[in-house]
Amino acid sequence: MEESSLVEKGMPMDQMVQPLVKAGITVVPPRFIQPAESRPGPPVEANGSQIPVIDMSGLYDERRNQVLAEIAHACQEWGFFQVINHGVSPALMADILMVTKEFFALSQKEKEVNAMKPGATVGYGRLFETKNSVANWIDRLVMWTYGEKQKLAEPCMPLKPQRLGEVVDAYSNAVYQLCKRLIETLAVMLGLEPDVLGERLNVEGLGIRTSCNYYPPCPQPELVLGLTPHSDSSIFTVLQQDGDVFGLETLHNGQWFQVPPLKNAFVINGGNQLQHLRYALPAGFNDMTSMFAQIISNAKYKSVMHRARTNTHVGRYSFPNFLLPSDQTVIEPFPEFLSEANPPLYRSLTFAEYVNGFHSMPFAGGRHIDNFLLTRPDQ
Ligand SMILES: O=C(O)CCC(=O)C(=O)O
Ligand SMILES: [Fe+2]
Repeated sequence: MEESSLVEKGMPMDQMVQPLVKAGITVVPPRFIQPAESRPGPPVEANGSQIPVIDMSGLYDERRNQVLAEIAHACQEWGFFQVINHGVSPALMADILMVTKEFFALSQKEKEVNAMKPGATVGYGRLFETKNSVANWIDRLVMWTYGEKQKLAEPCMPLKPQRLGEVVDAYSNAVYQLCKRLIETLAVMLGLEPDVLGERLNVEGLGIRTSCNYYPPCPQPELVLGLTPHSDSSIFTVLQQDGDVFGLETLHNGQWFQVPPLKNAFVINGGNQLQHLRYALPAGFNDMTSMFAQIISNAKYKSVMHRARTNTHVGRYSFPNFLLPSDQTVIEPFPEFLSEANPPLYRSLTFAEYVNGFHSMPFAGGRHIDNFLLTRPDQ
């Protein structure tokens, strides 16, 4: 979960999930129990053709136009698609899973060397929860994995397991190359020159924050969520699912569908910045996403709510790579999407303003997005 209206805080270490499971609990503690209306219910499988699987190699041969059309359709219909032949090697994808398993297998004391500090966005801990919110059944190791400035500003690279740093480096470099190709593809889809989106988002200054997510097996999965519904504040998210454990779900026409895990594929949680929602979302954690989306594009692509469920038998790992602009990147409507009939709704702002403003907002009820409006919607 890359954003919510909750204050971003590392959780105290006595609140982590894995030690509870190790201690052999058979009933989940009350702080994890979702209210009846938010519980996951029986899973609904989206069939393969519904959440499209895009063969990225087709972008560079005679299938290009067809593949572009498939991606556009996927973004409009689902806001999600999966990619194969994406250029990140299966060996790297296996490696990140392996070192993450090794990390979570360390003793609690060893993991806590990198405990997330209050207010930090990296480290071993959980994000976006307050003492009063229902807790998610997830433990994370979050790291800046790409973007020197970002890494230096918030360094976190556990020294154990020994291979972690090396694997994460190789993995995030490959994921960044994939992000660059996706940015060019999105630009073309939006009717822009291939380089335009990259230039305006300052592609060289982009950072990747990778969250190594671990959802331990849960004795009562029907009562809890691994992650509550949210959408990511990233430009887009490149998500590696665990090979064959279901868990990710996406909201489509009011129903939650499973996003099937597919070996060696990435799920692209496409284009939060491209979503078209205007004031449809309730006040709260969606503000951040919808603001980013609208300010840049007013476009027709959807940002999608997703969540994760847990299961009784196996732990599940997932690896969202959040592609984030540098703090100085200016977020503003692209002139291509503006016209007399569609004037800019928002003033220009930097990504830092967008994030900081959001986090300094009191939680209940405020609409942070309105702070950046040029004309208020009710005027
Ligand atoms: O575990 C997953 O598949 C989803 C993770 C996610 O949405 C997140 O960390 O923001
Ligand atoms: Fe997410």
